[in-house]
Amino acid sequence: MDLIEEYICTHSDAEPDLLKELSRDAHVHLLRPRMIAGHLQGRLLKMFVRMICPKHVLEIGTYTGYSAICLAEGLTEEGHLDTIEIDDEMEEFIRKYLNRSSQKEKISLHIGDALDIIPTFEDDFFDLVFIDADKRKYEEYFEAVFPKVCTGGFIIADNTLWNGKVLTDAQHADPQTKGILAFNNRLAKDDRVEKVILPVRDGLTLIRKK
Ligand SMILES: C[S@@+](CC[C@H](N)C(=O)[O-])C[C@H]1O[C@@H](n2cnc3c(N)ncnc32)[C@H](O)[C@@H]1O
Repeated sequence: MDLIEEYICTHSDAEPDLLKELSRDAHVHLLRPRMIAGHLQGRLLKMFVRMICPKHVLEIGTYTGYSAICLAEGLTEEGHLDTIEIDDEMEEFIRKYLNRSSQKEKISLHIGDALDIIPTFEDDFFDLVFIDADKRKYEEYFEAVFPKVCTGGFIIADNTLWNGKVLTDAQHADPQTKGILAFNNRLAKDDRVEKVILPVRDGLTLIRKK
């Protein structure tokens, strides 16, 4: 962690103990623990939920459940989060922490491909969607989820600066960078939505459906 991030974290809400434990467990036992949202982004996701007051939130890409717990922390008693993870080998890890979380009643975990599961939700259902799955498929997730988001609802897309690789010439980019570039370029021209990229961590795009 660099010094400014350390300063931000020590002057923001603390990371809850369960999430610290989850993160340590992931760093010891999982292959890609860097995918976890972490302290700063986790607190930010909770704050976005507090600000938007959504009833129905969808997360695409659960991984360990870290960000799901953060999103659910911001919900009111009526609020609910559906989170989708394609990797069934993560289910045991996710449930271990969801079951210990005070948020567990507010979270439904779906194991499967988000592109199969999203069409099963009603149109105009979600007030907030967090996209954080396969970078090659961001355009597909966005188009699949768009009719499921109510007018005035929000979509937050993670990793949209992709470690600075968005500045790479598209011809020489790897498939994940190409996916992010295509998503960012398409979104920039999409007048169905308002959008702004925040340079937080790996880039977070905030999108509002007009
Ligand atoms: C970056 S991680 C998610 C991190 C998590 N949101 C957090 O911040 O703690 C991306 C996850 O998306 C999952 N994933 C990839 N493609 C998917 C798909 N089509 N549907 C659902 N999940 C998918 C991966 O298996 C991986 O666990």
